[in-house]
Amino acid sequence: DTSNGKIKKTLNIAIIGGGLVGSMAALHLGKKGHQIHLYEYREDIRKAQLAKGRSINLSLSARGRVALAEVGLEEELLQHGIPMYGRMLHDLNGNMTFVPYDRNTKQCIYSVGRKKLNEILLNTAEKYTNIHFNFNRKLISARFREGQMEFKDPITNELHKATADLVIGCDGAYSAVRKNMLSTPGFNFSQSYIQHGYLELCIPALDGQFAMPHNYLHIWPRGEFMMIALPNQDKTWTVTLFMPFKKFEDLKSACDLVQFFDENFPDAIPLIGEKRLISDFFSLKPQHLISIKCYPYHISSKVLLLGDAAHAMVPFYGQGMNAGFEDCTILSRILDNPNVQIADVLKSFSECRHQDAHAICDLAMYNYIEMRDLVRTRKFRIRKALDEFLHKLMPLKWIPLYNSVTFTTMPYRKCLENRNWQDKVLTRTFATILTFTGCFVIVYLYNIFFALGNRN
Ligand SMILES: Cc1cc2nc3c(=O)[nH]c(=O)nc-3n(C[C@H](O)[C@H](O)[C@H](O)COP(=O)(O)OP(=O)(O)OC[C@H]3O[C@@H](n4cnc5c(N)ncnc54)[C@H](O)[C@@H]3O)c2cc1C
Ligand SMILES: COc1ccc2c(c1)CN(c1nc(C(=O)N(C)c3cc(Cl)c(F)cc3C(=O)O)c(Cl)s1)C2
Repeated sequence: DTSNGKIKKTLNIAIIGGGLVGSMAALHLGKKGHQIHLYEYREDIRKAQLAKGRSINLSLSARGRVALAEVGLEEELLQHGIPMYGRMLHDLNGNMTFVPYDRNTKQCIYSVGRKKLNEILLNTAEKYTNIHFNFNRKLISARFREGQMEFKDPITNELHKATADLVIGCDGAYSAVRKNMLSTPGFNFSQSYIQHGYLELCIPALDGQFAMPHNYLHIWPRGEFMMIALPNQDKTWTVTLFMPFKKFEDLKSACDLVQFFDENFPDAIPLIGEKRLISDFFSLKPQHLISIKCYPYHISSKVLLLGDAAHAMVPFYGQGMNAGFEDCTILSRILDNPNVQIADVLKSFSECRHQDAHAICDLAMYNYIEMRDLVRTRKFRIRKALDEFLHKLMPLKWIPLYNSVTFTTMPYRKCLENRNWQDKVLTRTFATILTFTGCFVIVYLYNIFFALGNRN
């Protein structure tokens, strides 16, 4: 039993939330032989129609792939994913500029469908006799110290009770498990909504083919707002428009909308289709984007938060799901230590993971602020060229930030430290060059005037 904190052979673990991270956690823990009871608020998404208004596809990169490989699903997912070798930037005249993720290694990230990914994770988990699904179960209250939970069936309104040795909250940014932890002394929490909202549009297939070159992440960077498009398996594109809510409100009529697109995204109108643009835009409300930090992620040996429930971030790095999947990898590795007490497992997870999670939340927020300059201005291009040159010169010493976050499993906090070190080196080098140039110019001018004086 866990009374003395020793892990008994198998734990009775309740996972709250059957989204991407909950189903990934069920696989990582189920694989170790624990009894897993997964409780999901919604119905079985494998039977449901696609939920409109959610980010329908996502970018899968290195960290997410490691978690998938751990449960033997990496290859299957890459089959269902579409490789993207870089950004395709759209300017105001409809010209496209390709900016590769990595000129040398042709590295790529994958566009994967959220529903497909969730289905594959659930189907795989279902094969484990020690993993049990409970759909239509919304956690409404809990006494975690006693391991007691109460659920409501949103369809029948019936109440259901359950107990567990350990409760793992994978119930997303608005987590009920985290809400319940707020009253625990020492539990720190902060959240911030950003001014931008997002809304999904769709670029249909054109004669059964992709309407744009499809091995790229398409971006329309327009300073204060932007659009991004990821390809889907069915040759359509999911386009996400990010804009301040104020701007969404200003677009009141179809005419306002078409004029706005004509001014800012002229090439997107024929791709989306004017009729579909108008109907999609006005049929959905722009969604909010929230950034959440908390610490610790656990309470003694009874509760742990993973994924967005622990560290929701704004999507401007495409890392939310990848970070949540990496949570599962890290928890699994800590659990592999023999004779480790569950209370110590949760404690060390919180200690090492919160710094990484806070770092990627800050990096994503930084990208949101820099977004107007992101991948567009000369500053970004110069820095990118410099990064590539120095990375080629010292491949192990100089790893550019974007590459380390997306294409390595370097701890996020190390990626951030690296970046700060690089900024310092570049600032100092630039200052030194400026000083030398300045001295040179002064001496040069002095000589000219001196020579001139002599001649007269
Ligand atoms: C616009 C946008 C674009 C994004 N793009 C990317 C990207 O390109 N790459 C990337 O890696 N990430 C991306 N993300 C982030 C990614 O979507 C999230 O990080 C990821 O979905 C988090 O998974 P999760 O399982 O922790 O939470 P969720 O996906 O939110 O799942 C939570 C689950 O818990 C259930 N639940 C909630 N409350 C309860 C309750 N009380 N009881 C029982 N069940 C409950 C919900 O029904 C849901 O199924 C993006 C996010 C947005 C908004
Ligand atoms: C489904 O909705 C969404 C919404 C936002 C994103 C994604 C999917 C996937 N995203 C990725 N971002 C990076 C990245 O590192 N940066 C710095 C970028 C950041 C922005 Cl905002 C951008 F537009 C391009 C890049 C880029 O470099 O391509 C990746 Cl690499 S993937 C953002």
